[in-house]
Amino acid sequence: MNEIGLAGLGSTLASLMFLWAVAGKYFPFNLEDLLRRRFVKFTYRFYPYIHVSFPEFTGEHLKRSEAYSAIESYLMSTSTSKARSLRAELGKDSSNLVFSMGYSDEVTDDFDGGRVRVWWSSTKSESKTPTFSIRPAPQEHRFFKLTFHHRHRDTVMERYLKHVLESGKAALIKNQQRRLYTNNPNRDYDYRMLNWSHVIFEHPASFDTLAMHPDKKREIIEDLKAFKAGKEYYARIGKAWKRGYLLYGPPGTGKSTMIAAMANYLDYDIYDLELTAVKDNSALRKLLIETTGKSIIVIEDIDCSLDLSGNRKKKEEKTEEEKQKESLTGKPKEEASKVTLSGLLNFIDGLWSACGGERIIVFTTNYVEKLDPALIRRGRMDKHIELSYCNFEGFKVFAKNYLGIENHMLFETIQRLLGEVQITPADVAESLMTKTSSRGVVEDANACLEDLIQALEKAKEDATIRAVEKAKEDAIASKEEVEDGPNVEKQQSGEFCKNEKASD
Ligand SMILES: Nc1ncnc2c1ncn2[C@@H]1O[C@H](COP(=O)(O)OP(=O)(O)OP(=O)(O)O)[C@@H](O)[C@H]1O
Repeated sequence: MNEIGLAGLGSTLASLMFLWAVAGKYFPFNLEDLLRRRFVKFTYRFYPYIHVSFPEFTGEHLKRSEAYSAIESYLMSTSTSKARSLRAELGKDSSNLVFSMGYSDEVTDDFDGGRVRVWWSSTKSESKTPTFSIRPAPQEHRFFKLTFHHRHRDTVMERYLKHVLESGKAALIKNQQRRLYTNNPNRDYDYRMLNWSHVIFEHPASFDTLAMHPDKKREIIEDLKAFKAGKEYYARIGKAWKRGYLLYGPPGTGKSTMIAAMANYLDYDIYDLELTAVKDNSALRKLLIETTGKSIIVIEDIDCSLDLSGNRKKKEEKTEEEKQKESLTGKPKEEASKVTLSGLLNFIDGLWSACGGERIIVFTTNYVEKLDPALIRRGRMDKHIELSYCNFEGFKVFAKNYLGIENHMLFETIQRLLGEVQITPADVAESLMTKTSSRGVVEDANACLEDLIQALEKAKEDATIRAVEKAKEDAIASKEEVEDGPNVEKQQSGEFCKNEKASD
C-alpha cells in the first residue's frame, strides 16, 4: 500500500470512529449493543454452543467449590448409565461402590422432557506455570464443563443449573459418609491450604442408647426436629438458621456421646474446633466460613480453651523445662492462641455466622459457673442442657441396651442406691460391661447387676468417709477461730481478692 492509500485508510477509520461516537450519542437506542448482539448472532451460525466451566477450587484460599461437589454428585447418577470411563469410590456405609465420571469423558443430559439437551465433561489440566510461592499451588486443575445450545441459555441458566445443584446437594448428603472435621494444624504443608481435615464419622451413639430421662430426651429430640425443619421459620423471623447448645455437667456424664447422637439423628457433619490451635480472631472467622451447612460445630471444654474473663494473661514466663526443650529441639514454644472472648462472640452470632445456614454450635463444659454470662446468654446458647449423674431412668436405658432386660429383682436395690449416691453414667456403663465376653455377648446379667451394686455401695462408702473427713476439718477450723479470734490477715486478703475481682 502506498502513502496515499495509508492516509486514505487512516482518514476513513477516523471518520468511522467519529460517526460511531456521534451515533452512540444521538441514536435513540444503543447502537453498540445492537451491533455486538448482531455479531454474536452471526458467530452462532457457525458455532451455536455455549460453555460454562466449574473449577474444583475457587477463591483466594482455594476452597473446594460447593458447586463442583454438587455437580460431581449429580453426575454420579447420570454418568453411571452413560459414561464409558468411570471412577469408583466407597459409598456411605463402606459396603457399596459409588461411580462418577472419569476424566476426559462426556455425558449427555436431557432436561424439560427432553426439550433441552446438555453435555457435561470432566477435565483436568496440569499446572505448567512454575510457582515461587512459599505455599505451592495445586499441580492439577480439575473442572467440569457444561455445553449447551445458545437457544437454551435461559432455561439452562435459570432452571437446569438450579435443578442440578439442588439434586446434587441432596444426593451428596444421601450418599456421602458423614465426616468428622478438625481444624488442621498442618495447613501450611497442605497444598490446598485447607483449614479443616476430616475422617469418616462412624460413632454409633443414638438417642436410644443415651442414658437420660425419657422426658428430657424427648424435649431435645423435638427441639432438633424443629430446628431441622425450620428454614422458612428462621427466614420469616429474620434470624440466621443456627442454634446454640450448651452441654454442661461432670466428666463422664455423656456430653460427647450426646453430640454424636445429635449428629446421627440430624445426619449432620461434625466440626470439632480446637480453639487453642486457632491463631487469632481472623483465623477463627476463616474456619467458620469454610464450614458447610448441615453441620454441628463443637467446642469442647470451652472453659479450658479460652481466657473467658476477657483479660489476656500476661505473657507467661517460660519454665526451665520449656527452655531446655526449646534448646534441644530448636523449636520455640508454640504461641498461645490470641482468640478473644469478643472474637468468639462474633463467631457465634456476628454477621459471618449467618453464612451457610443450618448449623448448630455446641459448647461443652464441666464448670458452667466459670463461663462468662455473655457467652452463654439465651440467643447465643439457645438451649442449656445439664448432663448429670446417673438416675434410675438412665440406668434402665443401660440395662435394656447392655443386658437386654427391662426388669430384674435387683432393680429395686439399684434404684435405692442410685437415689443415695452420685455415680456417672460412664461408671455405670463400665460396671455393666464387666461380664460381657469378647464377642459382645452378655454372659450373666445377674453378675453384671451385682457388680454395679458393689460399685454403688463402694461409692456410698467413699462418700460417707469424705463427708466425715470434711466435718472434722470444719470442726478444727471453727475451733481455731474461737481460740485465736477472727483471722485479720485472712479477712484482709479475702477483701483484697474481692476488691480485685470487682475492679476486673
Ligand atoms: N448419658 C450417657 N448415656 C450413654 N452412655 C454414656 C452416657 N454418659 C457416659 N456414657 C458412656 O461413658 C463414656 C464417656 O462419656 P462421654 O465422653 O460422652 O462423657 P463426657 O461428659 O463427654 O466426658 P468429658 O467431660 O470427660 O469429656 C462414653 O463412651 C459412653 O459410653
